[in-house]
Order: sequence, then structure tokens, then C-alpha cells
Amino acid sequence: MAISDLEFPVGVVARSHSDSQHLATSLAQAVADALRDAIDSHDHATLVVSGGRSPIAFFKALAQQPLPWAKVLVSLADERWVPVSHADSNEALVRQHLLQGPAAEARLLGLYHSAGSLEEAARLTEQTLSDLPPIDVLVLGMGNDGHTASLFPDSPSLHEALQDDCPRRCLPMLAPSVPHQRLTLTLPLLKAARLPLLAIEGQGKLSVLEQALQHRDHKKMPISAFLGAPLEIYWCP
Ligand SMILES: O=C1O[C@H](COP(=O)(O)O)[C@@H](O)[C@H](O)[C@H]1O
Repeated sequence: MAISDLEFPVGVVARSHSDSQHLATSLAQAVADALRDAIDSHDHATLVVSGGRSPIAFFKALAQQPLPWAKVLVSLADERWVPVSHADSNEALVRQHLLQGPAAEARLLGLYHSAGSLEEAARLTEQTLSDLPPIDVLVLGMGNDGHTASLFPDSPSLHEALQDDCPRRCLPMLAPSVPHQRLTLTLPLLKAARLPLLAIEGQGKLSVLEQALQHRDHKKMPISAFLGAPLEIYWCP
């Protein structure tokens, strides 16, 4: 199956690439162009990225882009509730692979807070996120269970996080399938991004996307809440 075999709602653009490296380079170019446009328009740019393992090549390619990095604010769509020194920290991933060379001048708004409970940490992150300007570019990923950001199927706060009028910017989330409690940005904040992008690789994730398009069950496959215009999907086999 190829991504061109899927039927998307009007306004969703699917871009196919031959391999991971081409996808990473093309995505980095598109993100850099949009960040430059944002800086031209309002003198700064806000980029929100995802974690996991897939974005490393993209982060490295984006770090090579000539940009006035000091005008770029980088934040995360989600975080594992682990300190930045932990190997599974999304913030650590961004620091290690994106904020390098000239890109180290970008400001990073991390989501992690040490606290007595996950709920308390989420409230602290909520306060931190009051400093987040409107998102210019959002790069989402997707797990094999149909989660995106840390909007996990069957998590207790999922219903609240997926409400169009959810008053919270950040909610605690439990990831039943994978270790670590999570912090996630909520649907209205993510959906307000000026340029939302979704990057996925492989036949497995394409099948997940196909199911999400068919069933449109946001609780079972939270990615389906994002499968409408505007959205650009970057895929490679
Ligand atoms: O746990 C996470 O998983 C998804 C997908 O990660 P990947 O390694 O399969 O690409 C990611 O989008 C999310 O930010 C991350 O915390």
C-alpha cells in the first residue's frame, strides 16, 4: 500500500518520500520555510515538535537550516514524565539532536516539572505554557496504537483532552501500552497551529492511519481527531 491509496478529507495533503532521509530533508525544508515566513510576519516563530524515535533525522536536518534561530521558540507536543537526564526524555532528544550548532540559539520551552504527582506536574506545565505564543508549526508523530502527542487510547483524561473547548493546555496522561506517565498538550492548543504536519514511516503506521480514517473513533485512535484540513502528512515506506 502507498499513501496515495488512501482517501483523505479535502484540504489534507499527503506527501510521499522514497525513504527516511528524503522525508527528513523535505520536512526540514518545509518547516524552515514556514518558520522564516512566521519571522517575516511577526518577528518570531513557534515550533512544537514530537518525541519518540522517528524524528531524529528530521531534527538533524532542521538544525542545518540557515535560520535566525534566536527568534525561534521550540516546545514539545508531549513529554514522558521523566527528568531531562533520563534516556526517554523528549526534551533531551530535542536538546541532543535539534538544538545543536547555530540552532542552539533557539529557546526551548520544556514540559517536564518535578512534582509530588503527575497531576501537579501537569498544572505546573500549564503555567509554563501560558508563555507559549500561538503555534506556527506543529510536527506530530503517531504511535502504532493510533496515539499522537501523548493522547493515548483508553487514558483516563483522554476525553477531556480531546474536547474542542478543553480549557486546559496540558493534561496528565497514562500510556497503557508503554512505560512512563505522560504530559500532553490538549487538542484545541494543538489544532490551532498555523501549519500542522504529521510525519510517519512504514507500512504498519500507514495501516494505522487507514484504520483511523475509516473508523474516525477519536477515543480508540486519537490521531483521527487531527485528520482534517489543514494537515500535511509526510510518509515514506
Ligand atoms: O511516545 C511517543 O510516540 C509517538 C510516536 O513515536 P515514534 O517513535 O513511533 O515515532 C510520538 O509522536 C510522541 O511524541 C512520543 O512521545
